[in-house]
Amino acid sequence: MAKNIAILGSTGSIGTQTLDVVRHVPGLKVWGLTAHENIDLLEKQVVEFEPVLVAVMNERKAEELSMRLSGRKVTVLAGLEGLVQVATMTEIDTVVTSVVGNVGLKPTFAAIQAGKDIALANKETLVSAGELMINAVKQYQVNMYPVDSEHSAIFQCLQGNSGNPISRLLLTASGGPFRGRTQNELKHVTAADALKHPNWSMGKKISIDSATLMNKGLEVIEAKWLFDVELSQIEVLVHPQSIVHSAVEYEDHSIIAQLGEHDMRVAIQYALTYPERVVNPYPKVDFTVRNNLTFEKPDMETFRCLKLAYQAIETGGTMCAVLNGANEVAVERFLAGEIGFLDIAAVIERTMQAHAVIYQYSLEDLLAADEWAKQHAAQIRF
Ligand SMILES: NC(=O)C1=CN([C@@H]2O[C@H](COP(=O)(O)OP(=O)(O)OC[C@H]3O[C@@H](n4cnc5c(N)ncnc54)[C@H](OP(=O)(O)O)[C@@H]3O)[C@@H](O)[C@H]2O)C=CC1
Ligand SMILES: CC(=O)[C@@H](O)[C@H](O)COP(=O)(O)O
Ligand SMILES: [Mn+2]
Repeated sequence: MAKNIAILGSTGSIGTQTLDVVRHVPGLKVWGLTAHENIDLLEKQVVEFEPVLVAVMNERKAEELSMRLSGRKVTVLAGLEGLVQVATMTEIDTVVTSVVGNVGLKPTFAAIQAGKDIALANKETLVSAGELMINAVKQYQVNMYPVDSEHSAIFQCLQGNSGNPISRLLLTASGGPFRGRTQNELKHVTAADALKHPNWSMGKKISIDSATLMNKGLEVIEAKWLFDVELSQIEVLVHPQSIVHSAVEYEDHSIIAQLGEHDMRVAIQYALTYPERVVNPYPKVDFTVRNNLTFEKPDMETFRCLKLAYQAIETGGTMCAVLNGANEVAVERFLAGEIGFLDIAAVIERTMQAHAVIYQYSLEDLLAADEWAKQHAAQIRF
């Protein structure tokens, strides 16, 4: 298997794990990398993987990296246009979208329009622009392979079953670090508490999303678009051990699940080597150790973000872009200590209530809705 890839967000949790997959899988070649501002790590990655093009969102940091790499055969670009150029390089087959947030929207669309396959980690883009993105995937005849562990699991459970209608998708959720707590107990939790995910080591934004259950809300929307199912066919199932990564129930009531340890490299690797399964040194499940797998219903009254996500996708139009934009700002404000944990849902709810939905929309309308939501969410006071 030979594949040429670019990684948007190579310095993050998914980006660095993707590079580890590249170290283990013969035939994967890195042509392009991007970062926001961590040029120390990006410089090391350039030395090890020798891409021909890199882009840094922060223009001053891009200039600095360009000077540091002046003796090497690599071009350093700056800003969002730089990310777009990396995502559309002639030489590449696949773009791994592992930036965080809606900033990935333009580069991902550009990559699809340039005929590149997408290994999608950056779920916020599919939440904001799912319908347009799936239409573009069809129009440009590219593939979108899920990286998110639950969606990779579902994708794996669908193999060999084309033509068999899905009865239900069982989307598992860890429940986050605050599973079982009451609203009263959540009033004064800190960012440090919320960042302690029970199972996964991830970037800050998704860790907070897991704590609020917004991550599961985003994943419900992501699943709807990726697998073309009705909302009523997606069941969120809290599974605190996160060993069953998700499952598909067919019409004969057989359930096929995908299981594994907490290691995103398996899902990343499958997105890059599909349909092949390639040998690797990652941890294996030992059922004599993982011998207590439990399941329960999510508490949507306490963790209101999941409910808001359902409301947004039921409303449709530009509302999912608003949900996502408001959430991005609310999470930043919580991490900065500006608002409390429970205020995250309140900021999103108030922003959604103030939004005039557009039902016939373009990509520009979605970008404008995202921008509006971010500004609105930033000025809400308690
Ligand atoms: N981590 C995980 O296990 C999982 C993550 N995901 C999804 O994958 C995506 C990435 O998550 P994760 O790796 O945890 O995030 P991280 O915060 O660890 O990494 C984010 C990456 O994006 C770059 N970045 C951040 N902001 C910008 C910006 N404004 N412009 C350009 N680049 C930017 C960062 O650069 P820099 O380092 O320079 O700041 C970094 O390379 C998210 O959408 C998340 O929901 C999905 C499933 C699991
Ligand atoms: C690893 C991964 O895919 C994350 O999205 C993870 O699932 C988050 O865990 P939660 O189930 O707590 O949201
Ligand atoms: Mn996930």
